[in-house]
Formats: sequence, C-alpha cells, structure tokens
Amino acid sequence: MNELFKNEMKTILKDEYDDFIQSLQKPPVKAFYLNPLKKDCLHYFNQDAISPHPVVPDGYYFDYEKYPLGKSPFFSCGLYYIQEPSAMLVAHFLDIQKDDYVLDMCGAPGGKSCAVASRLGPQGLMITNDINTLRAKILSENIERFGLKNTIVTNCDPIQFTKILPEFFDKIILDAPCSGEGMFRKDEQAITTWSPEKVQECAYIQRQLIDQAMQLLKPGGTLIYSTCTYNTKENEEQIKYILERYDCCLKPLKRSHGMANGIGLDGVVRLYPHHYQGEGHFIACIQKNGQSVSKKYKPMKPHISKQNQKLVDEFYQKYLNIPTPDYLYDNHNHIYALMPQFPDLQGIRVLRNGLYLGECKKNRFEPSLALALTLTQKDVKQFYRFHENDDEIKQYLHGEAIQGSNHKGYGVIFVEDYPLSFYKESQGLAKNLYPKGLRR
Ligand SMILES: C[S@@+](CC[C@H](N)C(=O)[O-])C[C@H]1O[C@@H](n2cnc3c(N)ncnc32)[C@H](O)[C@@H]1O
Repeated sequence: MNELFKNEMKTILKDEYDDFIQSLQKPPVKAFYLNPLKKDCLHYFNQDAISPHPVVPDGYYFDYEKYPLGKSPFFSCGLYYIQEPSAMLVAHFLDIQKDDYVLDMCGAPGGKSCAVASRLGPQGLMITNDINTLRAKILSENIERFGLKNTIVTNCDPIQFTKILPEFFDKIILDAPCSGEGMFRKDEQAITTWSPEKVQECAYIQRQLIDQAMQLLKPGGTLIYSTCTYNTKENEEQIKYILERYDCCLKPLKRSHGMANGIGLDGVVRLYPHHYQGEGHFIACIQKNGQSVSKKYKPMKPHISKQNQKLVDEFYQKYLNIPTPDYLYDNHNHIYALMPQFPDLQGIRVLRNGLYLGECKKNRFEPSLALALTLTQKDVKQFYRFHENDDEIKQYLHGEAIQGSNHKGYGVIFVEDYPLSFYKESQGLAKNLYPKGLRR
C-alpha cells in the first residue's frame, strides 16, 4: 500500500489506524437487496445463509462462499441485486417518493439505479446514465433484469442534460468516479492504481459533475453525493464547495451502527470497515433551496408505423392477457413502451427507452427478454412453471430447448412465480429464446 495513503489514513483515523489496517486483512462482506417488484420472494432464500441489514429494510448480508447467489436462477429473474452493503445506504438515504423524477449521473453497473427505480411508482421517472459505453451496456442489462418500465438508460457526458433539462429533477444521485480508497479490501487493482495525482484528477472531475448536478436539480430538490474513498478532497471539501457556491443546505443523515461523522463537517456519513460491516464509503445529502415548481418540458413523442403497430397488437392479442401499451416508440423496428412523462432526449445517446418490447422483423413480432421479465402468470396465455433447482431450468439457462406439450407459439418460463424468459413452442418442444450472451 502506498506510504502517502497510509500517512493520510493515520492523520484521519489517529489511534484507530491499526484497527483499520487489521480490518483490511479480513474478507469483504457481501449483501443483496430485494426487488420490490417481485412480491413475496423472501421465503425462497436459504434463511441460514442470510441475515438482515441493520438499516436497509430489504437488504440482507449473505455468505457468498456457502451460498453463491449470483448463480441462482432467481438472480436471472431479477429477484435481487447483489451490492456492497455500504453502497446500499445511498439509495436508502435518498427518501424516494413514488412520483419523483430521478437522475443517476454515473449509474453503471446500476446498484443504486435499480434500488431507486424499483421503488418509484408509474408516475415516477428514472434516467440512469454512464459515460463509459461498455459500463452503460451492463447498466442497461441490469435495468432489464430488474423488470423496470419507468427507466431510460443513456450513455453520455451528463453536461448534455444541462442543455435540455435544467432544474428538471427532484432527486439526483452523484455516485462519483473516485480514487477508490474504500475498495482496497475488495479490489486489489484499486491499491495499484491509487496515487495522489489520481485523487486530484478525480476531485477535478467530481467538481464538474457537481456543477452540472446543481444546474439539473429542481429548487427544493435533493442531491445525494457519494464516493468510495476516504480523503477529504473528494468528500467534505466537495460538500463545503457546494454549500458555499450554491443556494442550498445540508440535510443531516441519521447515523447508526458504526457510521462515523464527517471530518470538520457534521451531518455526513463516513463508513470504515473497522466500524461498519461493509467497505469504505462517504455519503452526503444536499437540498437546493426554493420552491419546487413543475417545469414545462418537451415530452418524448410516441411513434410507430401502422404495420408494426399491427404486428405488436397481434402478438399481445394472441399470447398475452394484457393490452398493448399506449405509448409505443419504434426505433428501426425495435419497439419500446414509453411512459407519458418521459422527456424528449434529443441529441443524447439513449440505450434503453423505457421497456424494450421486442423487434418487428420479417412480418412478425419477436418479444424481448425485457418484456418477459415484467410479466405475471396471469398476464400470459401459455407458461411453464418450475422450481429453482429443476433440471429444466438448468437446461434452459444453458441454452437448451425443453420438453413442451402440444401447444404452439410463445409462452413464458417461470421459476416459481417469477418470469425468466420467453420460449417458442412447436412439435412438442419449447425452443430456447434466452439471449445467447446470458446463457450459462
Ligand atoms: C462509482 S461508479 C458508479 C457506481 C454506480 N452508481 C452503482 O451503484 O452501481 C462511477 C461511474 O462513473 C462513471 N463516470 C466516470 N466519469 C464520468 C462522467 N464524467 N460522467 C458520467 N459518468 C462518469 C464511470 O464509468 C463509473 O461507471
């Protein structure tokens, strides 16, 4: 470990420094939170291998060596998100309201976006963004896995939002790119890439993102700022900058279970692995002063050709018990269901425009995995239901077809009550429609 980092931690922690260093020798802890869109699923978990997070209501620690939750088919069904237990506090502290419009500026891989978007109601909106294209694609996959309909995934420099959506958002998450000092136990690479120059560089980028966030936030709106690093330049100094520069105030966070106070700043939260069961983190909450007024903005316009509308309608009538969504958007024959509150994002690279329904090709409609993951057994005319450990589920996730019956056409595979994927049946065989990239 870099001597400069050690010296800095000695200054920050004083006589707790040895305890901190010892805690870095222990294995990292892992946790998950439940997806509130997937009802009544807790009893399917091995109760002996999970224990409740002391603060986050739907959060649980788990023993990842004995209980590899990432491999369960329930993971593919989007029942939970595996997230570092300190990071879980960010969404928890945001105090989400059902109709909030939320922006996650640096969203990938999506731990905070999924937590927040799954708690919004149908009037709410989540725009989650990442500047890195590869990471934005992973973000988009996680949004899909969680079965979210109210979420737009973008891949841009967030400065682009300031031109079209000033003072638009009720809540903004700025989980900033940082020097990663809090990740040293979990990620060897974080140790080797750390340098004082990296701290300076991150602080500079964070400042730009902060300025953008404050332009995008509604008066009365809340910004949650977090990092997974310990130095004050990337943490308290950034918060003091916001408080001096903008008409806003600090919303004090309730500390418990070993959460530490800020350095020279009260009301923020510092998490250290020798006090709190998780990795290192910093969290602060800022409220912009002023009255919240809903601004007029240009909504995203639905559009779809008559021919494609007919194909989608036919599919819904034949295979589903729910009506075709009202607001369809056709992007080169890829069909999305928009929500009426979606803003027009002209000029911004959009990876997922609400719920991706599927593709119209060769005069038919092919439904997507994303659509399957939002459906219940009542919503579909044909389905097969299996248990978590059934061979059929293993075969299906592996990419194989499974034994069907004499039905024909599209249906959905469920693991207990939870949708996993569409299949297409003919001649007694349910053909595999699970995307190749996700098979295992
Ligand atoms: C700490 S991670 C975010 C983790 C994420 N919030 C979550 O909970 O899963 C920081 C992210 O910021 C992205 N990033 C870096 N610079 C950025 C910028 N200028 N604008 C937007 N995103 C940026 C990185 O690609 C990275 O994915």
